[in-house]
Formats: sequence, structure tokens, C-alpha cells
Amino acid sequence: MNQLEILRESLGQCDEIILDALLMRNRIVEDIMAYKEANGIPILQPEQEAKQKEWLERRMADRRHKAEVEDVFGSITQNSKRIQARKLFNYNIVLIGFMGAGKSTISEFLKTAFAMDVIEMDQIIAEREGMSISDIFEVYGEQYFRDLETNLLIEMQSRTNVVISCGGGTPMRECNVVEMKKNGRVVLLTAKPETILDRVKDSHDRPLIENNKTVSFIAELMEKRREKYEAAADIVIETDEKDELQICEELIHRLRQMDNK
Ligand SMILES: Nc1ncnc2c1ncn2[C@@H]1O[C@H](COP(=O)(O)OP(=O)(O)OP(=O)(O)O)[C@@H](O)[C@H]1O
Ligand SMILES: O=C(O)C1=C[C@@H](O)[C@@H](O)[C@H](O)C1
Ligand SMILES: [Mg+2]
Repeated sequence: MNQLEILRESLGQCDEIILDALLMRNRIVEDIMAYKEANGIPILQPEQEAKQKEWLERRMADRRHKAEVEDVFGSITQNSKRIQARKLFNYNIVLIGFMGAGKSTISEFLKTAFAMDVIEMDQIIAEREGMSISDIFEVYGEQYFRDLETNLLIEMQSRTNVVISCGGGTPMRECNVVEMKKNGRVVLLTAKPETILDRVKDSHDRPLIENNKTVSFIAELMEKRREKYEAAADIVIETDEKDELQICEELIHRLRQMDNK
């Protein structure tokens, strides 16, 4: 063997070691998940990721190829999260609820925790149409917008492990509920009108309540929608006085309970 062939053989041996280590690591990730579930330990433990990052930082301090190694470990972490997500859910998670209930917030948390793609329905529709939701309503009418919502939900049926953050009115249309349930579990996030007001009072991107930021207006609109929200929901999670971690942990637990029935 010449020098080049020897080097290539060594590289191949490294790849074998990496491959075996990766396969072993993925199995361990699944075992940890199973252990947590079997023993009632919280699934989400964000402090663990922080510890792994600190470990890598320490190990790579002042070493060559730090950025490249960090990139590889970043990818390993993301893929471990995907493996966890697939082990927990083989469907989409559809978040519904009143404005300010926390759909976008919880979507982002699930994205960080499980590397799941997030479909912000309002945002995607606005991007595709090249105009704001208010303009779509004004130019084409509500019916047109609701059809776009229905079509987007149908489009998502070919995906799994996606978090769909619905528009506030999406579950008002019965056929939307039918479509979201075809490949998704529907999670209704609720909060008291006082909580909603507190959360949305300083923002100006919710035209339906922009000029009516009062507890009584929110309570009235919420009551009008309650029946349809509840009819659509597979599970309901109250979010008052809970942080994102608590809400997501409850969400995972309740969905798993539903799947294991
Ligand atoms: N559990 C929570 N505790 C405290 N604040 C929260 C919680 N969930 C969301 N918030 C805050 O409330 C505000 C509204 O949340 P978010 O945008 O996630 O609601 P949404 O359901 O997506 O609303 P919309 O239907 O208008 O899109 C945000 O400022 C967010 O930071
Ligand atoms: O509650 C609603 O009916 C709506 C809520 C928003 O998310 C948008 O989808 C749109 O403004 C309609
Ligand atoms: Mg939102």
C-alpha cells in the first residue's frame, strides 16, 4: 500500500467508528425516552442540552476545527431531537385556540425541543398571497381566505411531525376540523380573558381586538367560539399561570395518554 492508500484506509476506519457511535447514540436516545416515560420522568429537560454544550465548549477550547466540530455536534443534536419526536408522535400537532392563548409560543418551544417544523398558517398564507391577512379579507373576502386555510390543512396531511399553529378562526369551519384531524391531533390551548388581555395588551397585530382590548369584549368573543373550539379539540390545556415548559410537558403527557389508550 502506498501512503495515500494507507491514509484512505485510516479515514475509512474513522468513518466506521463514527457510524457505529452514531447508531449506538441513536439507540441510547430512544432508550432514554422509553425510560423517562416508564418512570414518569419529565420528557423535556432543557438543562441537559446546556450541559452537553458546556462539555463540548470545554473539550474544544483552543483546539483546531472547533467550528466544524461544533457544526457536526449541532447536527447530531437536531437529529436526536427528531428521533425523539418521531418516537413520541407519528402525526402532526395542530394547535388551536383564542388569540394570545399561546399557539405561536408553544409551537416555537416544540420546534426548539424536538426540531419539528412549524407551520404558522396565517404567516404562510400571507407570504404565499403576497399580502397581509387583513388585505386578503378586504380584497378577496373571508370565504377565499378560509379556502386557503382548508387547502393548507390538506397539504399538511402528507407531512408528519409538523406543528401547525392555526389562525384563531380556523376551527370555526367544520371542514377545516375534518381536514386537521386526518393526520393530526388537535390541541386546544385556553386562557382566561384576563390572562389573554394581559398577554396581548401591548401588541397591535390582532385586528379583531385592536379597538376592543377589554376583558368583557374578549370574554364575549371567546364564549361565541368556545363550543366549536372544544368540539374540535382532542385535548384541552389550560395555560393560565403556566410557563412554556409546563405546558409542553403536559401536552406531551396528554397526547401519549391518548395514544396509549
Ligand atoms: N404561557 C404563557 N405565559 C406567559 N406569557 C405567554 C404564555 N404563552 C404566550 N405568552 C405570551 O402571550 C403573547 C401571545 O402569545 P402567542 O403569540 O403565542 O399567542 P397566539 O395564540 O399565537 O396568538 P394569535 O392567535 O394572535 O397568533 C406573547 O407575547 C407570548 O409571549
Ligand atoms: O380569529 C379569526 O377569525 C382570525 C384570526 C387570525 O389568526 C387570522 O387567521 C384572521 O384574522 C382570522
Ligand atoms: Mg400566533
